[in-house]
Amino acid sequence: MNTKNARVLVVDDETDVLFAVKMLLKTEVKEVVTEKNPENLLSLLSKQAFDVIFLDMNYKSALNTGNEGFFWLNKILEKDKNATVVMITAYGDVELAVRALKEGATDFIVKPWRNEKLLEALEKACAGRTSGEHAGKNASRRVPSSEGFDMLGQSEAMQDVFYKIDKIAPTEANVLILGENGTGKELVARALHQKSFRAGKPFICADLAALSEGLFESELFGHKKGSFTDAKEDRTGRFEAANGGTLFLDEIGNISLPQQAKILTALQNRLVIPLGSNQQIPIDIRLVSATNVPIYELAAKNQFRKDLIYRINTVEITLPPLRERGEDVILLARHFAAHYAEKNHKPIPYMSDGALKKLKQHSWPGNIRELQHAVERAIILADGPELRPQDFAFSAMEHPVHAGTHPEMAEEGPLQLSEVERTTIMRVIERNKGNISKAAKELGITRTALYRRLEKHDI
Ligand SMILES: Nc1ncnc2c1ncn2[C@@H]1O[C@H](COP(=O)(O)OP(=O)(O)OP(=O)(O)O)[C@@H](O)[C@H]1O
Repeated sequence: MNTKNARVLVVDDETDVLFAVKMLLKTEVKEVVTEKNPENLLSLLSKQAFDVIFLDMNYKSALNTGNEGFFWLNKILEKDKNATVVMITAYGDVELAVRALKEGATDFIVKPWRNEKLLEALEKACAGRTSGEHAGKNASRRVPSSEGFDMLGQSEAMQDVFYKIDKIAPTEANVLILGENGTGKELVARALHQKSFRAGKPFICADLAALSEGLFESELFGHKKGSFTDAKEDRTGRFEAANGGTLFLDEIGNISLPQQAKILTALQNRLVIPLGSNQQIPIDIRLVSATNVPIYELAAKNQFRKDLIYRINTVEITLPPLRERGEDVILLARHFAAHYAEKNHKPIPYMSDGALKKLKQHSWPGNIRELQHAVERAIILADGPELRPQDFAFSAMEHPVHAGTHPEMAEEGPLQLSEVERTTIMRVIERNKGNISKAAKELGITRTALYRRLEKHDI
């Protein structure tokens, strides 16, 4: 189904999280309902049908076992075995999340998330509903986040990438994937796994940029019950969960020097020791890492350990930005146009010469992800069977911001003061991942003042 028509329910006991999701999804879906208390879930479901339910795995109150998510997942599926449930977890506990998938969840996302990841999960959940692959304990489950190695590219630069993937995948070499945001690094990591001898084993992804300092070790190496205040039960870390398979460390360039040291030790010793435990757990993983930061420049400034680079970059694959892929822009645009036309029950559109020219001239700072969204928007908004230049409006958020120029002002002329205030507030909240306290601090106002302004602007 089309995401725009989706009715979404989000259940989480953190008000800030609910607020952030509501703000993000407000313009993306037909309706978004948030609920703080899972006890109200069943009565909500009796009153209204939801296409996708985002369900938190851990609640501070309620049963307090750390497994409340399963309880509520089962309740939802008892009520509607076709419900589409995406689990959310603060720890991103892989073991629990995998169990949730087996028990009928459609997907899981890790808190804190990057907004585009949440939107991708939503889109995949909606796509699953279109194709009839609904949740249900006995249904044969597709795990959306592991699907879709559908990498296109005819440019010389991409032919080179495909050649490297084919050569490297069946080896045990650790691979470092370099490239700007949205160039397909995760897709390459999945392709390397799918074409490797480890394909039948787990592919585990850890978005290192999303991990706070406090969660880093427990997330990667696991912890024993009681090893810190919130450790209510033993947890398996991602290194161990990936045993036998591939571990994908995304955004590796964003971690601190002490964190780099911890990863290096695990890789050198080929074992991990969960927090609060003395037990050494041997690990057998193929490591694929990715970053969009100039990691060698960081190493030159002693901000990234050279010995870690040597460990992770047995082979490197550099993904070219979309603006350097020539006619691939058109190839990809046509591919996405066909995909989104089908998804939105529209005929596959024809692209006017003007539209093609506009697509080729744009610099695509958000790369393929930006193109994908631009085409989806164009398909939804276009009036007839043809996509015209005016159907492609490139989002101001995706334009690089040049010092001293406010993008809206440069492009749209004078603005109302209140509009500027509203946009600024939304951006700062988004930048702080919905954390109101941090956003208020960055804006230089109190939380109460920020809440007042949110109300004023109806955000
Ligand atoms: N060559 C390609 N052909 C088709 N789709 C692609 C291609 N490359 C990327 N995509 C799509 O573009 C989106 C972004 O890709 P992906 O998440 O792999 O990028 P990334 O470089 O890992 O991004 P980030 O740095 O933000 O994590 C995904 O929806 C992916 O399926």
